[in-house]
Amino acid sequence: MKVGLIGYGKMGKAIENILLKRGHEVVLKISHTPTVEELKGVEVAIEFSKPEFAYDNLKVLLENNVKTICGTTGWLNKQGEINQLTIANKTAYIYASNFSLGVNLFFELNKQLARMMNKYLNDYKINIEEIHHTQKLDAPSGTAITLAEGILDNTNLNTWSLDETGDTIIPIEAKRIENVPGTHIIQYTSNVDTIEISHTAHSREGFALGAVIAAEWIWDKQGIYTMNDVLELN
Ligand SMILES: NC(=O)c1ccc[n+]([C@@H]2O[C@H](COP(=O)([O-])OP(=O)(O)OC[C@H]3O[C@@H](n4cnc5c(N)ncnc54)[C@H](O)[C@@H]3O)[C@@H](O)[C@H]2O)c1
Ligand SMILES: O=C(O)C1=N[C@H](C(=O)O)CCC1
Repeated sequence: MKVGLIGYGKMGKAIENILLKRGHEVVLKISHTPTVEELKGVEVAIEFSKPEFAYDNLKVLLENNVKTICGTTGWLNKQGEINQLTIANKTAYIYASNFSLGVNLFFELNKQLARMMNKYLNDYKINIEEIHHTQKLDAPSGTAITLAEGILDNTNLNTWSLDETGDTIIPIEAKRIENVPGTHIIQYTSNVDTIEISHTAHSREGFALGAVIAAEWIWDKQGIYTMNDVLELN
């Protein structure tokens, strides 16, 4: 597979290592919005940049029919437009707030627990905590937002918030601590006990491997997909 890396920072470099180990070719690695000329020969692009650049990068990629994997978080208000561009240009696109197998299993566990807890939310108060390294630009993490959405879809709770509290709000606490690759904790606390599930990444390798597996999977496809399609979860 001939891959273009759009965003060659911590994740771009971790993804390159895995691509090379799996026998793929990195034909482009850049930290700017690609030009049409640069995209010649790129079969699949993997975009991990910064929240403010993701939309422009994705627009150029999809308008030039480059199949695209996007892991950049913190820009999702424009996801609808990107989905439309994917369809209009008959290309292929996967976004995931977290590409690791472990977190995608954790997403399913979270939904299942939320379904069970829904009728006990008078007794148990929920909260989400996420911890990441100090260079992280967005808060809460994309993963924490996906976890909150999984809970909202399966309970009578109304919304999530970083600063507001209330009976129908899921509070999210975002902590920044040096060198933490990514930890997510969900707690249901009553007067007598706490039920807790958590996922702790030990490095960026799981995110990077998941992004490469998604690129290998999308290579011969057209349409908008998720990691549930790639990993055949539910
Ligand atoms: N989905 C996931 O599994 C997952 C995992 C880890 C990180 N992330 C997200 O991926 C993004 C990148 O994370 P990182 O740790 O590699 O960050 P990073 O800061 O190490 O790397 C970002 C890179 O983008 C480059 N860049 C700047 N302007 C650009 C532009 N216009 N176009 C392309 N690249 C540009 C920067 O120079 C930098 O090298 C963040 O949004 C982060 O939240 C997602
Ligand atoms: O390091 C980051 O930045 C991460 N971002 C993603 C998120 O926002 O959830 C995934 C975990 C690591």
